[in-house]
Amino acid sequence: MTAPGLHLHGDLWLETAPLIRNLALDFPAGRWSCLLGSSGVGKSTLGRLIAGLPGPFRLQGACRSSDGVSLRGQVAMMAQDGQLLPWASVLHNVTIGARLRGDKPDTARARALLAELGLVGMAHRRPGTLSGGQRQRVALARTLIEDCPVVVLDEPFSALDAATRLAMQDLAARMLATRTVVLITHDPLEAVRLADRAWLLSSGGAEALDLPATAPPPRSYCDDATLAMQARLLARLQGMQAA
Ligand SMILES: Nc1ncnc2c1ncn2[C@@H]1O[C@H](COP(=O)(O)OP(=O)(O)OP(=O)(O)O)[C@@H](O)[C@H]1O
Repeated sequence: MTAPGLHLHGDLWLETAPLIRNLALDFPAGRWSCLLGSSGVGKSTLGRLIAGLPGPFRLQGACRSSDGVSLRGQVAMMAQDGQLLPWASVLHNVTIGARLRGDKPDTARARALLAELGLVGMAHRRPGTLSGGQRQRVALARTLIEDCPVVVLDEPFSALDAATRLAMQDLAARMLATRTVVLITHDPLEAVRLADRAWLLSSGGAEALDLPATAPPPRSYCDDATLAMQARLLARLQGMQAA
């Protein structure tokens, strides 16, 4: 699968007020980029806009793919709260996209994904009977099964314990290696392990910080290059808060 890159420019508006001005963002094809910035700055809103989801926001500008093909139907998004259907089983939740399109759900693939995500034996449980981290993995399975060239992940690993988080980062990096991924995260280590570029958002715009690719993602969490980059990113985020 050849994933397109994305270019987005303009002002992001929420209802009647500007949320982020002067955006000029590039998301390189087949790479992970991340969006960082303080709580409430507009990361999820931007993610929803890229995914073509509805909401009280609009872009005064444009969001285009590098190949000129419409992004409609090419973007899958994992929302921050997972947005699972509480009355449906895990398996039903994972295959909901196919069901809504009237396609035959690929339950074998759904079960294989659930197994890879450590959710064996949970296919028939309801979301309300799962832990927050388990629900997050169900939402990730639902995103991965869509097999889209562009994927937006909104804080996908935030509810996981540290060891599971590392394992899920590794898995997602492997499964989405050829996709154009927009990762929304508050975790500088996650950004440095997975992304090649960080966009630091503020109400005045977005600043790019390239994360030197010392190795392909997922990068080791403990090598010197990763730790140094993590410290640099943290310092930039701290500087932005102080500004
Ligand atoms: N449906 C909505 N209606 C009105 N305002 C909204 C809606 N969703 C979000 N907002 C507001 O838009 C702004 C940006 O929210 P958004 O969720 O995009 O921020 P964020 O950077 O992702 O925050 P966080 O890091 O806390 O998840 C916030 O001020 C929020 O209150």
